[in-house]
Amino acid sequence: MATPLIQFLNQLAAQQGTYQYRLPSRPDAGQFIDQLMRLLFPVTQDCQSATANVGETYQRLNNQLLCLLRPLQPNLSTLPEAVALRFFDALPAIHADLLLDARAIADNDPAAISLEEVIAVYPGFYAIAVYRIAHVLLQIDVPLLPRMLTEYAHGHTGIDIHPGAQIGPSFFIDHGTGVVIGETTIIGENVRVYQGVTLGATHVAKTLAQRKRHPTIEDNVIIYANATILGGHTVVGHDSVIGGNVWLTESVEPYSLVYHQSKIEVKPILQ
Ligand SMILES: CC(=O)OC[C@H](N)C(=O)O
Repeated sequence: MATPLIQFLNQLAAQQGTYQYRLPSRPDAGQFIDQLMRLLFPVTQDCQSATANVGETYQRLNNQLLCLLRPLQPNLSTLPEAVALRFFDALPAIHADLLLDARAIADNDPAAISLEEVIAVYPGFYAIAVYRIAHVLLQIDVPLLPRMLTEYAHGHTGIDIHPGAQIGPSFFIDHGTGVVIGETTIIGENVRVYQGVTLGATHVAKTLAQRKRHPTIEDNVIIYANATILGGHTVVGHDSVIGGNVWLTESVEPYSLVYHQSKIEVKPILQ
């Protein structure tokens, strides 16, 4: 006779058919993204690398993507094969965008030694790369997988970029831990953000889904550490600088310098 535990586990197994979505596994999603990154940017080398030619690697990645898409098939508008074809067609454009991001980091961070270092090491670059890949999948109407990919990168970097955000070229996230970029954020060209920056919503309510809840950041803006910029109507005008720890829920004109005026006091400790 089945024990209560086995009965419970049987009930769980029976529920499988009642879920609206079937998802690929997180390890499969992670493996796909990391192998794709190695194909796009072959700057690192495994100690025990199995040498595969480019054609074989592409075939393997194509199969991996099809494997990720198959559980989602009832929720896809076309066949997984057609989705994969469209995704791989977009790869040269994704690569070109990512080179611009890497170049922006290498050119603007005095701590960066080379483009290769940025590509191999920088969490900001990795998070942007996964975001750009996920954003393309979202544009071809793939549900859920884009979010799985950006959350995989979030787990590795502490940088949370929603795949629905719109981010222009030459985007630079330095250090990155704690950065949050919400779903309806729009970011122009050549924007730089530091750790802890939140581009978020002023109100969080389910009724606001599909509405613009997150800010617009125009070209050439720099946002320093831990600044919080909230609201769908909030626009940071181009060429502005937002100082560390600023809390901003209103738009600012182009060329604004926004910072806290209050000074901290430093006194000697009486001994
Ligand atoms: C980044 C952020 O504001 O998140 C809050 C909520 N998840 C939303 O998307 O509105």
